[in-house]
Amino acid sequence: GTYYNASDLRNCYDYIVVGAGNAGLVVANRLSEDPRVKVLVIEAGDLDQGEDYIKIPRFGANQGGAFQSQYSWKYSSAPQEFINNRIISVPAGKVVGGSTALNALMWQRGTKADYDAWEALGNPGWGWDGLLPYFKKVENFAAPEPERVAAYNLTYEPSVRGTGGPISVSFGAVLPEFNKKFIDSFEELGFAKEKDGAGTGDAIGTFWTPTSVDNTSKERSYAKTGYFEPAVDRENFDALLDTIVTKVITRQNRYGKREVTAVEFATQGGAGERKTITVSREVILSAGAMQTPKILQLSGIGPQSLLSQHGISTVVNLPGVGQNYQDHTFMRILQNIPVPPIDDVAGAAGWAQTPRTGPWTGMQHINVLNFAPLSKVSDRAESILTRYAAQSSGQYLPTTDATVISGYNKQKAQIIAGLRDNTLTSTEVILSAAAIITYNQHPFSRGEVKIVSDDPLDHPSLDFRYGANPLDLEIHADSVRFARTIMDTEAIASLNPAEETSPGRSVTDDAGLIEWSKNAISTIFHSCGTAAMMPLADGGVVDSELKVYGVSNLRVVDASVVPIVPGTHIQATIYAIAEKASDIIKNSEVYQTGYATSS
Ligand SMILES: Cc1cc2nc3c(=O)[nH]c(=O)nc-3n(C[C@H](O)[C@H](O)[C@H](O)COP(=O)(O)OP(=O)(O)OC[C@H]3O[C@@H](n4cnc5c(N)ncnc54)[C@H](O)[C@@H]3O)c2cc1C
Repeated sequence: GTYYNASDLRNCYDYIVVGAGNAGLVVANRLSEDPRVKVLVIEAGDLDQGEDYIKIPRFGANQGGAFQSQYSWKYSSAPQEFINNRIISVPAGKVVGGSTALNALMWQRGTKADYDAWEALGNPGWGWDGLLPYFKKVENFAAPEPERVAAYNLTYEPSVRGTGGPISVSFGAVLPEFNKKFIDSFEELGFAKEKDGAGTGDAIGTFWTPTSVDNTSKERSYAKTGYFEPAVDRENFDALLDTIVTKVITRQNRYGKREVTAVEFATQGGAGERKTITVSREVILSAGAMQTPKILQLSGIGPQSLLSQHGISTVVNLPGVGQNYQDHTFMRILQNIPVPPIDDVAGAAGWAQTPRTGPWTGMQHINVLNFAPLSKVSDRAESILTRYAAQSSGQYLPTTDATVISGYNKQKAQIIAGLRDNTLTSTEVILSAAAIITYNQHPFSRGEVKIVSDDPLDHPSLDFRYGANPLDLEIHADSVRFARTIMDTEAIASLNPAEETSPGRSVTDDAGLIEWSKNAISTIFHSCGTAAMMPLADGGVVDSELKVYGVSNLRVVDASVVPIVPGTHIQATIYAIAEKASDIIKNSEVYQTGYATSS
């Protein structure tokens, strides 16, 4: 296989995967392991050219401008009504590798309870025990060197780690001393130092985070290196790049079911011709949480009222498509800690050093994470949970379908139980030299992704509805208070931090802290949930085999299927979902025999 021009394609493929990102490349790689199975992956972006801002870990948090590059979609949110109508810019990968080419390389799993909640929502096999083999399958985990284990207490638990998998995972090559103080500060506040909190499912507490970085080359390890490059020479694996999928084409089949027959796309980044290509078995949508619901809606699969508003005839009225939009919000509480700069050998010279040990080989200051339960973050945790439990559906949009609300209520019960018994985290905290950063890990608000027209080249409306549930803003206010208790520990005080500049210590009451939060909230790039794996009666879009309800041969495999965003950075979870989905597809009758006898 190679990356073909549209004119070089086969007439028909067994499987077409839409989107060569985090999930899509896993599926395309795994399905093409059987040489008899012809797989095409279609990607809007192109191949990166090994730019520094893609491969060098130090650039992993946009230091090199990746978010503004041609490899990013550069979305903007809808005006966020509940946070002063602010418009948030939303990067997402538009390149082979998808968002794994742009992301900040942090590598963790959520808590056991995060995934067990998915299972409890009606998805057998999607709990922690069902996912752990796939979390391991993805990884090639590099055990930290004994000197560094001794110096930094870089613990890990071999029984939950994978070796030999496609994605290389290692601890940052440069671990500033300052990071240890952050661990100490949490110990003062009564937090456990977790042994491999990033891997065991006991993710509440403080730990050094691994990164998706190759331990030898010190370069980014991502879906392109792990899943695309090993597959691209297979005869039965084709990739069509710089091509926007505009919709899937369906028909009523002879069993009276709706089935996908072809995929329509626009070449040359959308500017070129519209063409279609036939599929004989299945289409897998892996275009990410913003574009997968858009493609479904453009294909007539979605909420009927939205589709008819844009002149699209409904083939499956599926109210959940684009609903349940979730993300982690983040805020930077500004202070200044005079830590020694780690740019001793900066720039290209630092990177060129061999072996690669210089400061460009790791994330600068962010190597330790804390995941705190609500009971630690907030003095009014029980009051927040009681009021959340008592809420009616008033904080949702009036147009929200009853089935979707049913799903939200079931999610709510899971989230309340996990926050109450401290098995789910409420807030992630990271300390850098310039800010203490807090992330709301289990937001109560739910947003939506909608097409704005029938033109597939228009970006969808991304409405996170941050703060739509006022309790989220209370938690944000409390997270500022919590950040201050961290700054006031002896461990941090010993670093002589300058005074907080934003919001500033004079702001202490709810009104002031909530108003500040409204102007501080931004995205931490964990968009998910918009084609949720849940029962149809609960607003779900796919079943627990990730098949779209009402269509016999269409699946979604990407961040869209996540029913509740887990309390973690989500790339490892998306890889694991896609590995599990690949096994589900490979075990299906149609993959095994080429025919489906009953659909
Ligand atoms: C800036 C940033 C930083 C992040 N940092 C971290 C981190 O440090 N740690 C972590 O764990 N997670 C992080 N994440 C989150 C994580 O990387 C993503 O949630 C995850 O990779 C999403 O996977 P996906 O398969 O759903 O989508 P993606 O990987 O985004 O893949 C979707 C693919 O589909 C393509 N596509 C979209 N529409 C179309 C279309 N119409 N036609 C053809 N192709 C299409 C896109 O171009 C893209 O390549 C970050 C994300 C971002 C954006």
